[in-house]
Amino acid sequence: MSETFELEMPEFEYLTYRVEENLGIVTINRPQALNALNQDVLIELAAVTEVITQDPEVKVAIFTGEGKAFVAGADIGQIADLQDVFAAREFAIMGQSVFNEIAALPVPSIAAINGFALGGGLELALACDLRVASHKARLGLPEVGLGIIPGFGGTQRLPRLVGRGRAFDLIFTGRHVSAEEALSLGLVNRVGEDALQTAKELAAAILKNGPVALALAKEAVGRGENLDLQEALEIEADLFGLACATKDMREGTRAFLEKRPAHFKGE
Ligand SMILES: C/C=C/C(=O)SCCNC(=O)CCNC(=O)[C@H](O)C(C)(C)COP(=O)(O)OP(=O)(O)OC[C@H]1O[C@@H](n2cnc3c(N)ncnc32)[C@H](O)[C@@H]1OP(=O)(O)O
Repeated sequence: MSETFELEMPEFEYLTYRVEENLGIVTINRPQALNALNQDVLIELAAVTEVITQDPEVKVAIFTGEGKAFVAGADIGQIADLQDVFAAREFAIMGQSVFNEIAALPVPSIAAINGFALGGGLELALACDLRVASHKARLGLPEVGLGIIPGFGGTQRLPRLVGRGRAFDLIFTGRHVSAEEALSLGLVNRVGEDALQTAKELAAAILKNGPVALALAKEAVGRGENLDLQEALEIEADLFGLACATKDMREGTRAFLEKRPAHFKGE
């Protein structure tokens, strides 16, 4: 018996969400505050991540921002109101857990950085698998200028992505880097005229491939990255075994041998 799961679409105040040709596109929409992440935006980001996770139509997730910013950071007004060490710690843990959910999406995710991606905004982009930027984008972790430190994963994900030295440069100076410098640092994967269009082009290249293979490749990278090499290789071998048990594998290999494009069904 086949079961259909229907997830009710939550009402969003600070996000728009649409599904377009297998892309789940989330636009953070609080432009009057440069899309700063207050608690409500974070709650909505967690909810939309759940919607994407449950929707089999969505094969790639894209996160972007409305107006001139991607996200200009956590809401500094809310940070200023944090009363004590425990409340501040809870605030960081909440942001971290939302971004962990984004990082754990079963489909590839792309941050389409259309403008400022600062502080929590860059940390959101770092939780995505891939980052593309428009020429107007400015990226940075300026928290030390506010007397705080990055608290939504930046001190951990940035050095893992670009290396310790480059991460310390950005974290200690708090400077904003251009899209072109971000590309040379390995902080973004591509730069284009329009961030969302560039993300869609990258997604199109991803969507040609087997969806189960994409999910397994993401799982292999994610589960292996904090293990020693041998343990990680064992995970890779197990997941390779699983990939070879799929109909997509039969189709992909047969299509190659028959010199035709593959038609993957995600099975
Ligand atoms: C754990 C995570 C921690 C963090 O993320 S801490 C925050 C890190 N981020 C930052 O420090 C960036 C703060 N923002 C800025 O430095 C500037 O903005 C920009 C350079 C990004 C842009 O400057 P400009 O073009 O002059 O715009 P504008 O007038 O400053 O901003 C427009 C409205 O947006 C509000 N805003 C901008 N960023 C935030 C934010 N992160 N939290 C709360 N509000 C923000 C402003 O205050 C203002 O509002 P109004 O029009 O009412 O004066």
